[in-house]
Amino acid sequence: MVAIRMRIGTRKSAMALAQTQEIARRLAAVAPEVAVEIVKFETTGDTDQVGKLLPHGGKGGAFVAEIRKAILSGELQAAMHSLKDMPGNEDTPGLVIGATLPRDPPGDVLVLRAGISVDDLRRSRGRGFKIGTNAVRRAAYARRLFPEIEVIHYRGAADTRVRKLDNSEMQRLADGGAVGPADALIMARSGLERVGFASRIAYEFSIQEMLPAAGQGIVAVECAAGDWQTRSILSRIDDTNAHRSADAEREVLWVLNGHCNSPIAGFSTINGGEMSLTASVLDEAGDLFIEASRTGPADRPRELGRAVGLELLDKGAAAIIERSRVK
Ligand SMILES: NCc1[nH]cc(CCC(=O)O)c1CC(=O)O
Repeated sequence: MVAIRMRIGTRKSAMALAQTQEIARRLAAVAPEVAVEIVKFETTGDTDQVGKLLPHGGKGGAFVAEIRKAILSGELQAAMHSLKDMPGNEDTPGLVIGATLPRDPPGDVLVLRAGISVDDLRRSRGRGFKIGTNAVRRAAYARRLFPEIEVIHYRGAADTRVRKLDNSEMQRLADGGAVGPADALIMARSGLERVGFASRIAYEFSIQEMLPAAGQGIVAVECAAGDWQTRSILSRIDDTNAHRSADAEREVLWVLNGHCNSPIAGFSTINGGEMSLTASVLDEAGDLFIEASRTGPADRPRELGRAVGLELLDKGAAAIIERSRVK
């Protein structure tokens, strides 16, 4: 058998590599003729551990742009992305999502430094505690749950963040200052588990308490739209339900013109032939909150996403999104 080479690009964090290895394992099981090579990229978003993500063109710009260029130039056949990090308000001409892996647990969890408990946070309503996150969505939900908590800017790969928490490290800021040390972090359960820190989950937020980001827990494989061979191979590892959820949740981002750090959450579930989708838009203070929820046929996810997105717009979402843009 003639081997087909497939070079898959990825960031080089522990989490990204674990996700790419999972893609390679799944390909090995169904496409033995494919020889996968994992190509590691150091992206701007990883080198700069201080600034907010916006100067790099946002989350999407920072983590995705350099790897995408390499697919378009033919240097790579595919790229691994956390779907949650892919910009939802713009297409990249010439690229498509060739596969989505089955969704991992989609929720967010609390990681605590030694010596404090979830009860401490609850009893105090967060007063006197610092919680680290860079996500407007997480900050907003955290303030709903712990109204007096101080939210601090926090950067780094999943494993780095836990290490910084344990070592009581300060988080440096772009203006030369520093914040911290953090008492708690909010992180994606799936990301934490992928880097081997499942034992550090102090509390798992329910989906109602903290609606996940659109696409959270889904690994996407991107490839060139015209590379039919790669698309055909990737289709063998595509998980239909995860792909439908991806389509529905990302349609909400599309309708709302959700930018890189939009305070938008979106999560769908599939039950037989039916899909339910809930999405919300929050302001960072946590006191403005718009939610919409609908059910529709699971094989028409974009229509459902569109309906939910338009309902959010009807309820005033645009003003909140624009306010979060100018920061
Ligand atoms: N922003 C970084 C990022 N991108 C994807 C995940 C893991 C969860 C996922 O795959 O959705 C994480 C870590 C986190 O949010 O804690």
